[in-house]
This record gives sequence, C-alpha cells and structure tokens, in this order.
Amino acid sequence: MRILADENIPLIDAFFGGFGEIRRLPGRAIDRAALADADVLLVRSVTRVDRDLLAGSAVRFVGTCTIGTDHLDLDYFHEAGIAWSSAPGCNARGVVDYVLGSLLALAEIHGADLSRRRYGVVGAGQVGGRLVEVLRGLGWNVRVCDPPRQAAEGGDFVGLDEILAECDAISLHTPLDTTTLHLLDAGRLARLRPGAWMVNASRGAVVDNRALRELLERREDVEAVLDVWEGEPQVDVDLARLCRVATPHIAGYSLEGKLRGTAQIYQAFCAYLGRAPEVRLDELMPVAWLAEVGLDADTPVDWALATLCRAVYDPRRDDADFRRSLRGDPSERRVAFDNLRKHYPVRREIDGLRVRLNGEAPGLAGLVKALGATLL
Ligand SMILES: NC(=O)c1ccc[n+]([C@@H]2O[C@H](COP(=O)([O-])OP(=O)(O)OC[C@H]3O[C@@H](n4cnc5c(N)ncnc54)[C@H](O)[C@@H]3O)[C@@H](O)[C@H]2O)c1
Ligand SMILES: O=C(O)[C@H](O)[C@H](O)COP(=O)(O)O
Repeated sequence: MRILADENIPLIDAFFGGFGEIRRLPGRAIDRAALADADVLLVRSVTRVDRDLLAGSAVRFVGTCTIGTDHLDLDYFHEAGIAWSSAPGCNARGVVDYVLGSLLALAEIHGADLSRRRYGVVGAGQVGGRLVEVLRGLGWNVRVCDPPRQAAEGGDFVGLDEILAECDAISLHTPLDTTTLHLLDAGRLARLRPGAWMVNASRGAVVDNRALRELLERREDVEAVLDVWEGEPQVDVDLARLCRVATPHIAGYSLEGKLRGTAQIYQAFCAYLGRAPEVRLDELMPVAWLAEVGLDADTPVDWALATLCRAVYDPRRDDADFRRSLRGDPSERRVAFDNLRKHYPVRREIDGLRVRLNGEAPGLAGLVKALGATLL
C-alpha cells in the first residue's frame, strides 16, 4: 500500500508504518503528480482535496487529521466512492484553552472582571460545546447560538441577533460552509455592543475580514482576537495589526490535539480495512513537563485562573511571534505563516494539570473542576 501524507502529521510512522510505504510532502505541494501512485492520502487543512486533485488517481481513502472538513469535497468523495475520515473533536480542548488565554489577555488590558461579562458562543459542537461547559463551570453568564442544534434538540439556545445585542464577548465556533460564509458580515459586525470582544478561531471566512478591518478602524472600543484568516496563508496585515490577539491558525495546536488527530485517522483507517487497531495513543503520548501545580487556599479565584491557564498556555507568545512575521513582504509572510505552524513549540492542554490545594478552598476547587483539571 502506498500512502502519501502531509509532512506535518506527527507520529505518522508509528501509526501508519505497518501499512506500507509512506511518502511525505508539504501539504501545499500535494498535487496530481504527487498522487500518481498513492492508494491513501493523509492531509491536514491546507490541502484542498477534490475532483481536480483525485480524479484518475488510485486513492481510495482520504484522512484529514483535523476537525475542519471545509477543504474536502465530500460530495465528490461520495460520487467517486472514496472513503474518508476527519478527526472530530481532536483538538477542541486546545481551542478552548486559546479562547481562555485570549480572554485573560483582554481582561488584563481593560481591567475587566471576566466573571461579570456576558458571553455568546456561536456554534456549540465539539469546540463551542466544550467552551460553554468550561465558561458555565466557572459560573459565568453564557448564551449559546446554534440553530441546527436548536432545531434538532430544542432547549436553551438564542439567535445570533440576541447574541449581538446582549453579549460583551462573542466566540465563533461554526464550521465554514455556504450558510456560515461571512456569518459576521458588515451589517452584523456593526451591531456589536460598545466595548465588545469578538474571537474567531473557527475558519477565517466566517467573518468578513475586510468589513472587520473597516469596523476596527472606526471603532476603537471593539476588540478582535483572530486565529484564522480569509485567504490563509496570506493575511490582511492591517487587520492583523488592529487585532488585540492575532495568531497563525494555531488555536488547536496542543500536542494532545495533534496526536489525537493522527490516532483518530489511524482508527478510522483500521475500521475501513476491517482490522483491529494495534497502535495505542496512550502508550505514545509524552508525559507533560508541567503536570502538577500547588495553590495556596487564600489565592483569589481570578488570580488562580490566570495562574493555572498561563502556566500551561498563553496565546500572547504566539501573538508576538506572528506580529514579528508581519514585517516581511507578502511572499515572506506566507512562508512565515506556514513556518510558525510547522515549527510550533510543544504546548499541552490545561485539563492535563493536577492541582494540589494547600488548605480548604471550595472556590478554588470549583475552578479546578471547571477547567477540567484534576484536584489532588
Ligand atoms: N483554529 C483552530 O485551530 C481550529 C481547531 C479546531 C477546529 N476549528 C474550527 O472550529 C469550528 C468548530 O469546530 P467543531 O469541531 O466544534 O465543529 P462541530 O461540527 O463539532 O460544531 C459546529 C457547531 O456549529 C453549529 N452551527 C452550524 N451552523 C451554524 C450557524 N449558522 N450558527 C451557529 N451555529 C452553527 C453546528 O450545529 C455545530 O453544533 C470549525 O470551523 C473547525 O474547522 C479551528
Ligand atoms: O480543523 C482543525 O482541526 C484545525 O483548524 C487544525 O488546527 C488545522 O491545523 P492544520 O491542519 O492546518 O495543521
């Protein structure tokens, strides 16, 4: 069996080495010629996989080690009888950690009390659903907009109009499809509340980037956090400079998230072949260097939140690296965008922390639980 894989898929040999020969290429260099003798294609989000790429090839299975599937032409796969799998939820926790870190950064700049803001989560699937759970676990006021879930389940959802009218911090977590393209367009962006914060770590084109730039040029009160961009790896530099946190599509780049992505595709491929999986992720996952933290019982809860989150991950470092990369010419910037992602440092997930409280502190115990960490 011949496997063509994006070179940025970690643990590819451990999981797929037993199936045959693996050839690696940069995701953006995977083309028809490269696929000429491949039976299996394993990609990340930067490879558009459609009829143009696959027609006439021998590829019968496509795996994307990502949550998003907007780079796959699933109608074509169906028509051509090509099996496929994505990795639902693999890096959802990493995105939650990114949103928490960004909120902490904004709170520090504005002297804001995060527990008093009203949050709007748009799209409550793998990522948004986990985010809602964490924010509500912290006791914060959260409204959720998810029309497909609302239609299927009923329940406690609100419309996007209500989110725009009532929330001070809005986080977008929808897939990118024809219904969510420019979900936040100029008209909706103009309805953001005074002093609103908007986070987009879904897909760039869920927000009209040009309209957002124009809004940020007009309204100094609005804060934007962008991890994803229309036209990646080309980024609107002026927009990036107007954002309070700007990063090169790394929100979900926790080590656990990346390795889970590979493992989930391996499991899906085994199922496709009708074989029992033999390689186990838990045997390959490195131990975190920072696994245990102690907190004094009199630590204020907001201080403890920032300490625990930032001990593990702080998006301001990614923001600083990205901002430095914006100084080059357009082609240097495109390369830098991909390089920051390719050489991303090891980052672990906050819920992997084990926290020891030095004394009785029910508020801190609740915080640890809300973060999904383990209380020792
Ligand atoms: N930045 C990153 O590193 C990163 C990492 C992981 C995922 N993502 C992206 O985050 C997004 C969410 O991922 P997910 O795993 O939670 O997806 P998901 O499919 O599990 O959940 C998406 C949710 O959005 C809802 N939805 C669909 N249309 C909507 C609309 N118009 N308004 C409100 N809700 C709507 C769906 O019903 C679903 O519940 C995707 O775009 C994914 O590609 C980005
Ligand atoms: O969809 C996803 O899982 C994320 O956006 C993921 O982080 C994308 O990373 P990439 O595949 O581009 O490396």
